[in-house]
Amino acid sequence: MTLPQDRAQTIADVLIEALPYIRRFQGKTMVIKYGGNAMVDAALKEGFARDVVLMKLVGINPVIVHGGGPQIGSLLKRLGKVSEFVQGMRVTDAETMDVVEMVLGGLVNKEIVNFINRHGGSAVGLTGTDGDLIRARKLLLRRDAPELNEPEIIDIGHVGEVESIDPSIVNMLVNSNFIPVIAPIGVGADGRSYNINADLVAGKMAQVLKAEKLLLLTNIAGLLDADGALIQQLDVGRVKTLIETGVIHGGMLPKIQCAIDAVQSGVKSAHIIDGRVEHAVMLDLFTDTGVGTLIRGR
Ligand SMILES: Nc1ncnc2c1ncn2[C@@H]1O[C@H](COP(=O)(O)OP(=O)(O)O)[C@@H](O)[C@H]1O
Ligand SMILES: CC(=O)N[C@@H](CCC(=O)OP(=O)(O)O)C(=O)O
Repeated sequence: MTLPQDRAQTIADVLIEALPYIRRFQGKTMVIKYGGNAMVDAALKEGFARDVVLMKLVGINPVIVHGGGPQIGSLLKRLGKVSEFVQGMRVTDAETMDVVEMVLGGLVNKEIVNFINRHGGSAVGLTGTDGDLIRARKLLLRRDAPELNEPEIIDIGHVGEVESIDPSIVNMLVNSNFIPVIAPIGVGADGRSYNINADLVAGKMAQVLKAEKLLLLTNIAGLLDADGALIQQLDVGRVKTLIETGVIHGGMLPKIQCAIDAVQSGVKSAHIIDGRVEHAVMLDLFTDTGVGTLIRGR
């Protein structure tokens, strides 16, 4: 079978465009946060798995950190529990923590591992407990308000922040050609499990692994300004105002915070990209057209 000339040219153009990126990123680590909202559609999940396998085959080391907020919410709903969020974090009582462990460490983690493996990769699923990967401490939120003399401290239960990451198990897997798939559950000094926002885990993982890029896949085009227009490149100095004026709120708060922390700690760039676009990862990495919002270090 021969290809029509224009199609053959397109294929050649695409491969040639990808070549410098493949060369530049060979041997580099990319941490990809795969958001629960970006994994609701079967075709998107297949596309994501293919992108990750392709990355590995061309010599890039993808490390996946996944979310699963909507999936946790739907099981809680079936159990008759309503979730409340404060500053983008799920209030997590003991019963909710059990559900979080079951959904993130079980259902969601194994589904992603399975998708990648069925598309020719070798993925291994972990939670922060495996190999003592993620040490957590309890997260206490602060609320500053003009009417308060001092910040209010809000306790939201079994919610953690990353205290430290021991990347030994991840490095061992990457060096043996596996693709680590990590659920954002940390273990405290008291041996208890903590529910950690997946963006925060991805950001810290990227820092500790000295990743080239942090890719945050989500369910929106990227960071939007007050008029709803896409901010293609974020000036970090603008963020405080965007938060104070409520333009950045909810789930976008931890995303922006972790992206800024990552680039200020040595990760070359962070990208908030639209996981609803098929092959968003491949388009972001291997083409001249950037997608979503780019955040660079100073
Ligand atoms: N300025 C903003 N730009 C884009 N999205 C925003 C902004 N502020 C808040 N959001 C919300 O953040 C959501 C993404 O966060 P989240 O739902 O937690 O996604 P994920 O599951 O991918 O982590 C968007 O769908 C949007 O509703
Ligand atoms: C503390 C906290 O909010 N944890 C999140 C963990 C999952 C997550 O982050 O999922 P997404 O990336 O899909 O939002 C939660 O319980 O929903």
